[in-house]
Amino acid sequence: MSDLPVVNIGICGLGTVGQGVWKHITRSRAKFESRLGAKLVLKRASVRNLAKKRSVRVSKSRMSDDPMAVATDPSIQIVCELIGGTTVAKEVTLAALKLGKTVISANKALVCECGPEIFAAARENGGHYFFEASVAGGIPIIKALREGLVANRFGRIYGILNGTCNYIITRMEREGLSYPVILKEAKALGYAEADESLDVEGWDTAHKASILAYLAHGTWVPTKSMVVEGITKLSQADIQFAEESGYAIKLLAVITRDLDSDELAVSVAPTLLPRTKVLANVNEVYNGISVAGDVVGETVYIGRGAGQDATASAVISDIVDAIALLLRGNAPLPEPVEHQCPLCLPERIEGEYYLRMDVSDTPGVLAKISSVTAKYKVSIASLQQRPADKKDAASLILTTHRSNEKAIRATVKHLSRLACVLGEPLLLRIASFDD
Ligand SMILES: NC(=O)C1=CN([C@@H]2O[C@H](COP(=O)(O)OP(=O)(O)OC[C@H]3O[C@@H](n4cnc5c(N)ncnc54)[C@H](OP(=O)(O)O)[C@@H]3O)[C@@H](O)[C@H]2O)C=CC1
Ligand SMILES: N[C@@H](CCO)C(=O)O
Repeated sequence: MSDLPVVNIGICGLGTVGQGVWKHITRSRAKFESRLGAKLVLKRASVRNLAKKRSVRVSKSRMSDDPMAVATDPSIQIVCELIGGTTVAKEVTLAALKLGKTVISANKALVCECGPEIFAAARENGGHYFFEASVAGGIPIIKALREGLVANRFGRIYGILNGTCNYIITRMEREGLSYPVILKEAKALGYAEADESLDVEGWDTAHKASILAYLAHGTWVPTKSMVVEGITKLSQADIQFAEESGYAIKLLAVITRDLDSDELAVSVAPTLLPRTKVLANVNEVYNGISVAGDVVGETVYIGRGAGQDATASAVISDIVDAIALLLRGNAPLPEPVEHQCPLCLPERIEGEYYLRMDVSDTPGVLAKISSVTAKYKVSIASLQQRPADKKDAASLILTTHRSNEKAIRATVKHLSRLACVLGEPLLLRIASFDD
């Protein structure tokens, strides 16, 4: 064994994910070494606070509070960027890539915002950039799109891509708790981002959707060209309606490409999904992705979307691929073919909608509301009135026939200005995915 080539790995960021990677490589080193024919050395790790207690044992001599020193250490061939964010993480990534190293990342915000620059730095300097853990935690969806499904064009990809939000919604459904209470737990379990608003406001899902859209279609879709909404306004009233009506509420990313016109649309929003769909039954921290290919048909992927071990599994799979490549001379890998699909403006995205609002419980209110929906040509499919928490008020739930974002947003804006509407109406999407 001592004659094996040595591959030195540096871990920048020894938090939730970094410690998972350290733990599992340490535990299963012999398996990886015999599979790869190389000796894996966890050479150095960096953190922000050297005094913080860690769940893995790392000797002092291997620890640093300078991620750049780890990333540029000449003895290290593979750098794992597990810091997060788009500042220090970007500097460290580019510095390592410019030295021809391979960088492995779980950082979806960075890939989404700086992907082209980072990929170019890898290409131009003979290294590689791997990011399997950046989308859907432990599910190997990037490999599936890049390799297993390469024969296909993708009309629709939709998925639950944020473990924190799915965990929160599931617990709201099962235990009737409110979202801030459950968010605390999700943080303690290591699911949430350092800035948790990225999770609950939908931005983390949008970053992941952008990466999937690029891998599937070769087009970078910036988050400003998407509809992005989070889960912070969901209440028990919405969950109850969904349950009674045969739906589950999921924060869904939907990536649609019209295979005739080529137009690409991406949205992220809490959505009523029929219980008959597999993804409606994907709960807790699990993620699920449905990929419809024109050759294969629909394929569905389910697995833990966040947390130390699931994410470490994806990072280690990249490390193993990177070592196998290194040992074979680090040849370049095929990249997605760049293709600029025209982007569908967010306001043109079509669908059916759910609107919930509290109104004063007085005569003529329904007429006022229906005059607004009529003005914007939004056709009501169903209407329910339920008791509201407030005195002399009722809670109205409307569902609509097919409309579009522009019309429904104008409707919501107008409704919220009516004196009889108490507070901002809540808007959800309704998906059938039967077409
Ligand atoms: N947690 C999860 O389930 C998943 C996370 N990811 C992604 O993985 C990455 C890491 O996430 P996670 O492990 O949860 O994050 P943590 O906050 O747990 O860990 C971040 C690590 O980076 C260090 N660090 C943070 N800022 C700096 C800085 N400015 N300079 C030097 N070191 C710094 C921290 O040091 P210290 O420990 O001293 O504070 C810590 O060791 C992120 O990109 C995240 O989006 C992806 C999939 C799942
Ligand atoms: N905060 C993210 C981590 C995994 O990317 C989530 O909850 O899905």
